[in-house]
Amino acid sequence: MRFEEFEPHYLEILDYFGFDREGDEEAARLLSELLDRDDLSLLRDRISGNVVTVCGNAEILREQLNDIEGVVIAADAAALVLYDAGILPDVIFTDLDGADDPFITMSDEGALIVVHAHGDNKPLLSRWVSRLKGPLVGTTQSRPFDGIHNFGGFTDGDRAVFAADALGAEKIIILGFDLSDTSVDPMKRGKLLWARKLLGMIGYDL
Ligand SMILES: Nc1ncnc2c1ncn2[C@@H]1O[C@H](COP(=O)(O)OP(=O)(O)OP(=O)(O)O)[C@@H](O)[C@H]1O
Ligand SMILES: Nc1nc2c(c(=O)[nH]1)N=C(CO)CN2
Ligand SMILES: [Mg+2]
Repeated sequence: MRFEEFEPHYLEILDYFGFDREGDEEAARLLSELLDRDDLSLLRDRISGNVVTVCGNAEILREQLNDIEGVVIAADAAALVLYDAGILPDVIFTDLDGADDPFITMSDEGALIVVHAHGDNKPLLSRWVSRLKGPLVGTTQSRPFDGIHNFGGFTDGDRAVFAADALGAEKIIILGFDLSDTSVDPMKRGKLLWARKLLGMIGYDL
């Protein structure tokens, strides 16, 4: 989705959560300074024309591991669940709040990490980006610029689906999503509601 098309939704999200655009843009500039590579063409190669499975981090993921097909895309801490089960994700979408030491190992083993910058994760960007030695792509939820991309979407999971869609996946299987989860805190609930709304806009009714 072009940013001009996504921008009205982005503005609504900023308003809903009280997030600040300038903070997002500062974080994107910081990410761009921290990154010394842009592996977008590798990300496209992994996704384009392929069946992909996007794994969110709802509890149900643990019961759905046998349903995974094709290229494995993990949303943030879902990568840890997969790796514990012996599955190295091909791609991980993360704003780094779910990152833990196995992210370094997964990166070393070739997982492509799509790092998302936003106004509330600047310290995490500074802490993690230089430790990730494998392929990297940077994203922002504000206006994209040279080397920092915006495929649309908001939470790690729905951003992964937007990217798979934008980069030409043949088929997208979605596992580990429970967007009506009542066990989460109010902020997370709000984020899951937005994930549902945004995914609905591109034809995924969850
Ligand atoms: N019930 C659920 N609980 C948590 N995550 C879910 C759920 N259903 C779907 N997801 C997707 O899984 C993604 C990764 O989950 P994780 O627990 O790592 O959350 P997170 O990193 O805190 O999410 P975010 O940073 O996007 O707020 C979420 O971004 C969301 O898109
Ligand atoms: N400013 C800001 N932006 C975000 C945040 C967040 O906590 N703050 N969380 C996200 C992942 O759900 C995506 N974008
Ligand atoms: Mg996260």
